[in-house]
Amino acid sequence: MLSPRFLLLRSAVSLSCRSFCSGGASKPGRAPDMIEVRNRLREIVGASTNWSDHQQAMADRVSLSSMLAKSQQDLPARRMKDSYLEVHLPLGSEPQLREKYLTFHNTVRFGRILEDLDSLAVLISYSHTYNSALKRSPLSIVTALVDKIDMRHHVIYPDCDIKFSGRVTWVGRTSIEAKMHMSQYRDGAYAPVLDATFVMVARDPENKRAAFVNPLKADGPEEEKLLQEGEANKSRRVELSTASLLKVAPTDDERKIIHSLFLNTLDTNTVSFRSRVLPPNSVWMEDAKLKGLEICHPQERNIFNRIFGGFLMRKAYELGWANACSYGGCRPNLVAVDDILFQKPVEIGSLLLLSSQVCYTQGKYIQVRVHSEVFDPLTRQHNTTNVFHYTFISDRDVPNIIPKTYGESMLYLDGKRHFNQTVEP
Ligand SMILES: CCCCCCCCCC(=O)SCCNC(=O)CCNC(=O)[C@H](O)C(C)(C)COP(=O)(O)OP(=O)(O)OC[C@H]1O[C@@H](n2cnc3c(N)ncnc32)[C@H](O)[C@@H]1OP(=O)(O)O
Repeated sequence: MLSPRFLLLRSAVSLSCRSFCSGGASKPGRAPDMIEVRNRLREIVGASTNWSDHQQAMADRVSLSSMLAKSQQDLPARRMKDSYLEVHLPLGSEPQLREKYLTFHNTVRFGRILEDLDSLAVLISYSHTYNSALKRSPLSIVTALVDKIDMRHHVIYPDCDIKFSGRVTWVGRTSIEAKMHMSQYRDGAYAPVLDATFVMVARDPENKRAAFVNPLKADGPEEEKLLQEGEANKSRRVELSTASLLKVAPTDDERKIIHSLFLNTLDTNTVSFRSRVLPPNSVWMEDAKLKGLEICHPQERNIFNRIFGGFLMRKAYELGWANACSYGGCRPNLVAVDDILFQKPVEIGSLLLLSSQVCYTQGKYIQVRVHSEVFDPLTRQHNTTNVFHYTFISDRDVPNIIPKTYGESMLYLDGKRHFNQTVEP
């Protein structure tokens, strides 16, 4: 008999997903795994399995444009339970799968978990927008933002089964908020590991223009609360982007912090603005960078023939982790991920430059920002595609990071803002 942890909570959605992708159906009575999730996604959009067929697959999708709703009111409202999904990652029971997830230190590669969360968020969004009258979805659903990932348990064990669950908790006109949870089976029960909130955006079949998504109806006070939180999240995002240090000056308090850091680095012998001295137990920001390059091969493509967002998150996470590790001098644990912005799609064949910077420190905490940009070697143009923010904790106090230039001071303040948002004072 199957153990209860293998049993799928059968919602209308998991069934609807199954009829969406008959070929990728999961075994009866068992939650789908990540391979099935990705196979379903390929079927939902009609993605090519071979790169040589990708142009034909994209051309086939163009004809689906006529299936798009002209307005959101034309689409039936959905409940949260309609998009509820559970997915199983059998690390405990399938040792061959474990290899893909294993770190040298016998923990789970968090970058792989980011990939899984991304795929799940997309399938949840397709479940919300499912139309039984259509064989394929005309929507191209992409990841716009990883709003937040809160770690509730720092260690993920490589030999225990994992369960993901999630559903749509808020929708705009063309955007969808999906909340997901991950738990791990230990000592006879599933214990929470992390909570994640992603924002997905629906686009037309060619991924060129925004497309409407089904409205969402709350069922009962708990769902009402989730909807209100989604609305508040949207307002918070707008506020944050308006107050971005790339647009407006820092607040009075922030200016005082920067000035005090500056005064701390003045050379008392020369009393000059130009000669700067690194205070004890500190590191200049310019000495806390780590860079990497990825050549974006077809293997890493998503269902829309762009680079898979989860792959970008994994690469950025691993670079950020290595930087935090080198900075703190020991292996750090992840505390939170927040505000990962997918500004532009990354095309297959791109040269992707990743640059990580320790931008804020406090006690044992290390805040790392990873910036990614595509570089066109022919025109020599650089274009930012993503910005990632990770908060790590070391097992000992780390040196203070000190900005030298005005630009670095803004990175420091931005890092502090992210830190304060993710870690309770
Ligand atoms: C093969 C197996 C793999 C299976 C896995 C499949 C996974 C597929 C998922 C992916 O991998 S996607 C790849 C990673 N993501 C991207 O490449 C997206 C890159 N970014 C973009 O293309 C654009 O920035 C984006 C489409 C997200 C937004 O474009 P615009 O800024 O022009 O959007 P627009 O102004 O038209 O706004 C559309 C909606 O997006 C919302 N929006 C835009 N940026 C946002 C943001 N940063 N945060 C929250 N919401 C945002 C905006 O509020 C609005 O919502 P509402 O209509 O509901 O009001």
